[in-house]
Amino acid sequence: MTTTDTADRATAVVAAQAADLTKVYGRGETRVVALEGVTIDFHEAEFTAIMGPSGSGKSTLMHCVAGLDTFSSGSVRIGGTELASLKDKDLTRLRRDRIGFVFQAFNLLPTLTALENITLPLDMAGRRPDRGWLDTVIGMVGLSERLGHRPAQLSGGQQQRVAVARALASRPQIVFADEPTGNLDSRSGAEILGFLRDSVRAHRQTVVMVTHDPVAAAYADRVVFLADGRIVDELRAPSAEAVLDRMKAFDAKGRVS
Ligand SMILES: Nc1ncnc2c1ncn2[C@@H]1O[C@H](COP(=O)(O)OP(=O)(O)OP(=O)(O)O)[C@@H](O)[C@H]1O
Repeated sequence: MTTTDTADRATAVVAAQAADLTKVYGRGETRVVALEGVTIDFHEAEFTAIMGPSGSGKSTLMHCVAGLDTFSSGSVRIGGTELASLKDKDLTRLRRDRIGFVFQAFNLLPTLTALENITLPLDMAGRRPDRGWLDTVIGMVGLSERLGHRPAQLSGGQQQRVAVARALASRPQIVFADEPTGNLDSRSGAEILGFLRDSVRAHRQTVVMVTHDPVAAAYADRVVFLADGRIVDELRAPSAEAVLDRMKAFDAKGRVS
């Protein structure tokens, strides 16, 4: 890490943050501490991958920070807004207006065309799309020729491109991607990861992605590792090999303890 890196991060705008975040499911015998005192900043124009073994709390962290799930204690902010202080209606509005989502299963509406799917969140918000930005996003994901197609008429990779365009269309403060390449072949997956990275590099989008795949994680600017509900490590400018090595080291530790 260089001094410039450190200085850049010190002045970077925080798009979202969790502080001392704890999430407990159930009670008594079924009590599970899914997150235990997680503190993390997601800086503007940074691409973060979250990794960790199954059950380590990746989805829970993402869902809590994205306002999709409640948390037990601590705080979560999107920009300057503390999520715990919001009523349900305001939380729904914040998610719709300030957060973009990309899911493993695409989650497109089958009866709508690609273009209608892309603009749906804006339509629901009663916002008129910024035509120039919409064209930029559609061009970026290479969908110009497919805008009138319905999801069933598109390949998996093309459907996920629609989902990426939908997530970016409102220029959200932050995009959360949950295993976005999990249902794709490696070539389509690489394209989707490339689009997410381009949105960060060229358009200062903030992206947080949960993944099991070291190759996918290597597209990110940093990888955060979770184990048993805690952040245990972080890697900057990761290579797939370095991520894999780190994961192997955790596995080895897990077997010993
Ligand atoms: N709704 C729930 N009720 C009870 N326990 C839950 C619930 N959701 C998750 N958990 C538990 O919380 C812990 C963290 O789960 P989480 O899904 O966040 O892990 P993960 O790292 O995303 O796992 P995976 O990689 O398998 O998706 C696990 O022990 C899980 O069993």
